[in-house]
Amino acid sequence: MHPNALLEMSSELLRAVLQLDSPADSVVSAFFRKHKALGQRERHALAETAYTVLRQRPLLQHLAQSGSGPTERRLAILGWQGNEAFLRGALNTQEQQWLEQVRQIDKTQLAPRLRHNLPEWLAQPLLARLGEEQFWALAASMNEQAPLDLRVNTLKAKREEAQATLTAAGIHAELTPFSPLGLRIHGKPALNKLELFTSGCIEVQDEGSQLLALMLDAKRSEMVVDFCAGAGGKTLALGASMRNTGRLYAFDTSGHRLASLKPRLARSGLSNIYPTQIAHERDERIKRLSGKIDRVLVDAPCSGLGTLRRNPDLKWRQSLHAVQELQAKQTAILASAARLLKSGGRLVYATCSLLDAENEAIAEAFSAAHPQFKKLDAAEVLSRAHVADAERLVENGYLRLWPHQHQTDGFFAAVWEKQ
Ligand SMILES: C[S@@+](CC[C@H](N)C(=O)[O-])C[C@H]1O[C@@H](n2cnc3c(N)ncnc32)[C@H](O)[C@@H]1O
Repeated sequence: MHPNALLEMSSELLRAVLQLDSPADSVVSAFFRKHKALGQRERHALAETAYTVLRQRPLLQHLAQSGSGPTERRLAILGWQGNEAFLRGALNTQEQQWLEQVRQIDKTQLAPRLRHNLPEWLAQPLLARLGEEQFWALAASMNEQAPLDLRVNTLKAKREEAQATLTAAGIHAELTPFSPLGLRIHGKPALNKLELFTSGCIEVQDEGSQLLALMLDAKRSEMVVDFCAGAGGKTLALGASMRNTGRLYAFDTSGHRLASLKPRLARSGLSNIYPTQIAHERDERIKRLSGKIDRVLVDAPCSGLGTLRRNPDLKWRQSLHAVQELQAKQTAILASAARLLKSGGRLVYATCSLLDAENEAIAEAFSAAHPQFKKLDAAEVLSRAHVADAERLVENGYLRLWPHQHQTDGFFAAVWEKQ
């Protein structure tokens, strides 16, 4: 394709993504379905350029003011993630000069909001919590690409065997530092045609998500509920931890999300999982199971702000008001889910949010309102689950993962035992 035609396509994709009315990954997928002839490298350049502009939107919009021509074209030039020579081939003389001038600007002298690239309502609580140094490290880490983590399905393979099979296929994978089940790949090799993947020996799952599932410590022959199972990332990990015995209910209000669990379930070899769509957290089916369950995971609906490396659009699509609405939902779901537990049962509340409002605040309020639930120390729970360096992952007895410290998405988890 002619360089200018690709740059024009990049502007078109940016125009759609920057509407921010639906998730960027679905806008990008829909764009590629419409433009089937695009090659692998072209897709990569278009997607990464769109993601770079989303990550650095305030900075790039500020810098784009000085240029001429359509705004999206200027943003695509500034955020371009394809071949540099290719970009040069697309630019006219005036644009080339402008790009040179912009590249000369010392970005370290710009206003803070143009350097952290976060909305103020999000930057403020993070800065207050973390202090200057950690805050800037976090902001930088969230503009990086996340590595690709895999969880080895221990029903079918051992971690070192899976690593060796990947090496034989030319894919370098390291052992994840904390999860005993994880492998980490840098870059984005296609995995879905590998036999290792199609036979269910590996699943794509961030190391942080693996740790959340490990914290439930689901055992053989138990009755377990994954209350907000979604597409079942954690369900599959829990089913394997139960060695394909007992009963694992995968609840979710979204039938569409539960439907995506089906092919993953088929690959995994698990037959102890019961996907069940519920109307809401007080559904009759839940009432019938009250007091009968050994372990409950609440992977609550949340702002997703811990996943900004993968979903940078969320910082522009979320708001303080949305977070407040989520808090009410999280509180209600956690209270309902807790009713399922037998005495001696374990409850885990988790989110992929960075905000205290969706994490500690919800957990503390739950503890205060439910004295029969005793908080367990997350470091002890993690150590017992063979997680290395567990102390490094815990603040005030809660699991607290940060992209800049742990190279995982941002996660929170609280654990209780019902007395
Ligand atoms: C963070 S996602 C779950 C991700 C999933 N556990 C995984 O590992 O892939 C939260 C899920 O909660 C579901 N949800 C929202 N409201 C709910 C409710 N009242 N009861 C149960 N699930 C709910 C959403 O449909 C969404 O799938």
